[in-house]
Amino acid sequence: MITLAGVGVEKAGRSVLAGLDLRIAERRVGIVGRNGSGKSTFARLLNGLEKPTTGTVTWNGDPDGGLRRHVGFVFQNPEHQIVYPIVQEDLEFGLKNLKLPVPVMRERIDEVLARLEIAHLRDRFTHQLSGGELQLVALAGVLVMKPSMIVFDEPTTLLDLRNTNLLMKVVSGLEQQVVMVSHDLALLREFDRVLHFEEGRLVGDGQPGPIIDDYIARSLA
Ligand SMILES: Nc1ncnc2c1ncn2[C@@H]1O[C@H](COP(=O)(O)OP(=O)(O)OP(=O)(O)O)[C@@H](O)[C@H]1O
Repeated sequence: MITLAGVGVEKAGRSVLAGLDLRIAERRVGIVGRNGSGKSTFARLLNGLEKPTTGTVTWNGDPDGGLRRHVGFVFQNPEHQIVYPIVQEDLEFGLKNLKLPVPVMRERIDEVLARLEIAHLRDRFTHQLSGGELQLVALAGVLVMKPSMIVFDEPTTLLDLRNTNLLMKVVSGLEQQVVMVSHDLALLREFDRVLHFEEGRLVGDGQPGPIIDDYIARSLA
């Protein structure tokens, strides 16, 4: 479980996030807010990509190291996380660091490629893939690592309707905790909890129905 205590983030002398004290224990947590409200910064705090200026972000109380190991991150733009020229090599990259035996590595990769229905992409050059295919490969790279939590920052931006549906089916079947920044409010209504950010502050936190209705009302005001 992730705990944020007294967390604030400043950038270029400006407060981007402030006054965050919360625990994330639910299985499906959505994040909403206007452009620039601090959603991505919050998401990045959860796996240590972003460091708080004040306060702490901890995984089960572990002050260092825990976040990177336990929390996977799926970027809005998959080009930010794909490193190797061939899909299979890219999927092996993180697993090699775990020093897993080769058959275990292969088995994990096969299982994830099948689950995402992208086994046919295994030997393709990553630079030749479409935006949607690349997004699914990026997700595969996170899933093979079997993190305890997966943070998604607007994962469907590049996907067509079919792949959006596929991604959502995959997400709903994940055994892991999921935190997702999304503008797809219908999707987030199915979640267990929604956080609403406005100008770097948490202005709503609770059941999706009332939080999303309030977000819509404020956006239209
Ligand atoms: N390196 C930086 N230096 C200065 N300001 C920054 C920096 N990175 C982000 N910001 C500012 O912090 C604020 C929050 O940014 P963030 O990307 O977290 O918002 P967001 O809610 O995810 O926005 P969007 O929906 O547009 O992706 C924005 O005003 C942004 O301009």
